Amino acid sequence: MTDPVTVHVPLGARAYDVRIGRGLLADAGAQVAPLLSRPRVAIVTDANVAALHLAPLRAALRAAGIESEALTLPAGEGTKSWPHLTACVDWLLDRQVERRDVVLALGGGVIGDLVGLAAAILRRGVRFVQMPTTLLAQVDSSVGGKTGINSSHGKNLIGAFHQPALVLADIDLLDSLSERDFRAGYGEVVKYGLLGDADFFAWLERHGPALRDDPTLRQHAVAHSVAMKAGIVTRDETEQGERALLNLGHTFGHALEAATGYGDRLLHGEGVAIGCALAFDLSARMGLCAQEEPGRVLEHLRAMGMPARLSEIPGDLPDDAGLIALMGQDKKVVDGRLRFVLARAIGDAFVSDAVQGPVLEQVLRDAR
Ligand SMILES: NC(=O)c1ccc[n+]([C@@H]2O[C@H](COP(=O)([O-])OP(=O)(O)OC[C@H]3O[C@@H](n4cnc5c(N)ncnc54)[C@H](O)[C@@H]3O)[C@@H](O)[C@H]2O)c1
Ligand SMILES: O=C(O)C(=O)C[C@@H](O)[C@H](O)[C@H](O)COP(=O)(O)O
Ligand SMILES: [Zn+2]
Repeated sequence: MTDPVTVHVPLGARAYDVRIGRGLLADAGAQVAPLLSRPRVAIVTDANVAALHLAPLRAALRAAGIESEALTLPAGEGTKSWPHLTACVDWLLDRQVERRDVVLALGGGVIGDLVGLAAAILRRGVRFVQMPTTLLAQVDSSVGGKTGINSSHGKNLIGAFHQPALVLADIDLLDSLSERDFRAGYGEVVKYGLLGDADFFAWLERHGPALRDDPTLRQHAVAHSVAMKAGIVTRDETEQGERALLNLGHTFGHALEAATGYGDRLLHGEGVAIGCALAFDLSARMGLCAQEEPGRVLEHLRAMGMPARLSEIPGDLPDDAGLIALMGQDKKVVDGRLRFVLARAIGDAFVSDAVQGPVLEQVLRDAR
């Protein structure tokens, strides 16, 4: 193990560390032991991750004298749903997981969001540790305490804020990630530059293509993203204001995920990338940012092999009215009015309720 970078999330009684580095899975026993009142943990993971990383994790825990049991759920966005939440909670109760025990979420954002919600409602709240195994989960979903499942009405509509007790992001685990899942996770990385850090965006323009193969660059990208998110979450834990900036691209992205059935047609991070491109297009058309900014965003997404237009989503999509209706379930809606994260420039985003129907329709039409 090399020395991990630690980002502290100072949330008073809910404070925790995010450790980012190589070899953390092999060190999981020592990392988790201080949290345990008895030497056992319940692990929840998905089938793909179980095949690759569950046995080494259990062996590492065993070597530190920690017993574990594991529940393996199907992989994919469809798992963030009532039947799997019920199965997860029932399994934890069946294993007599107690209030003082710790549940370990080993997987991507799907497992982290689902297990976090299960931990939030189990016996009215047990602690959980996030062991994120995707780029997306390491830079975003494992930090900040948003947990939840999807509904046919929309994305993440059933959930709770429940902060993890610890996050262990072993960047070596990303070696086994598919190209497509790595790229989807990159959608959330680039989001941080776009919403609040122009220098980081410029760094990504230079180094983005090398992140997959260079562990030093990868660690920097994860740690920088986590530090940005930790800062925002610390200032606004429950999204009363600033935290909504982390939703850049998501008003479009979540509607597209709902429209495509939460499946393989469109991954969350791909929806975010397309949504960021559309948010910059919308901002430029409203005269809020320079006309060059959307072009620069598009060029970088293209260089990274990311989708950026609606026409790149396979299959049919609802018409403009249908997509706008899906946006109506967005959690940022106030008094029935849509609110979007828009931008004055790359690195300078803000929330606006001033988007008019015709310009929104024009943006959607031109992206098809
Ligand atoms: N709570 C939050 O703040 C937050 C933030 C961003 C996204 N999310 C949510 O996260 C979800 C998307 O997360 P995701 O992109 O990680 O998807 P995911 O969890 O479905 O993982 C993507 C795929 O990679 C596989 N996988 C995971 N780790 C692997 C590894 N190390 N090697 C090989 N395969 C591996 C998984 O089995 C899955 O097939 C969405 O539901 C999204 O809404 C939540
Ligand atoms: O942590 C946040 O806050 C975010 O908005 C991060 C997003 O990347 C993430 O997809 C989140 O789950 C979206 O939040 P939602 O409240 O719109 O469901
Ligand atoms: Zn997201």
